[in-house]
Amino acid sequence: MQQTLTRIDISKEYLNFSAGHFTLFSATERENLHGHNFQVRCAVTAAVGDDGLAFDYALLKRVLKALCDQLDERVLLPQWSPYLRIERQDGLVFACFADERIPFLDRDVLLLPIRNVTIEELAPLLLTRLREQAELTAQTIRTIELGVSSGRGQWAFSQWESHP
Ligand SMILES: Nc1nc2c(c(=O)[nH]1)N=C([C@H](O)[C@H](O)COP(=O)(O)OP(=O)(O)OP(=O)(O)O)CN2
Repeated sequence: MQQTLTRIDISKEYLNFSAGHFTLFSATERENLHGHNFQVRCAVTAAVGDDGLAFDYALLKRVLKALCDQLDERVLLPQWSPYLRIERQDGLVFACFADERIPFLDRDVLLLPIRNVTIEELAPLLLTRLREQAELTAQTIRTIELGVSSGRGQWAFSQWESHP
């Protein structure tokens, strides 16, 4: 029997992270280093129990906030870019791009398992990390849609659906 699913949409102002990055457009073109207040939102569909509760969405907010905090106040660098190589030397991290060797202090950098620091790479990364949270997987969640925005009016969304 097809169960009714209800969508719970979490879009809290505090689900954000301030980070530096530069988008890589080719092997020779990139943006200058700059930052955004990236915003995160997440909607899930779940079955509602006989008690009128799908699950305590405070759990989802807690996990999303922790994911944002992991990226907050760092310069984000992609580990899997075809155009960028990462080198470490004497406590520094070098982003090697074309003929540039851009130095950062280790404490200021966060390497991410993505190909480019774009919203379309950040959204699936955060969705994957969200799904790794055991406390959430135990819930009756059927679909997840996670969005990342680099500014007003520009979002990327990544989706997941459970296959019973
Ligand atoms: N497909 C993508 N294209 C671009 C991305 C991206 O993540 N995915 N990101 C960038 C840059 O990071 C750029 O800084 C994005 O910000 P921007 O468009 O400048 O944001 P604004 O809010 O300033 O936009 P306005 O239209 O100027 O208000 C570029 N491309």
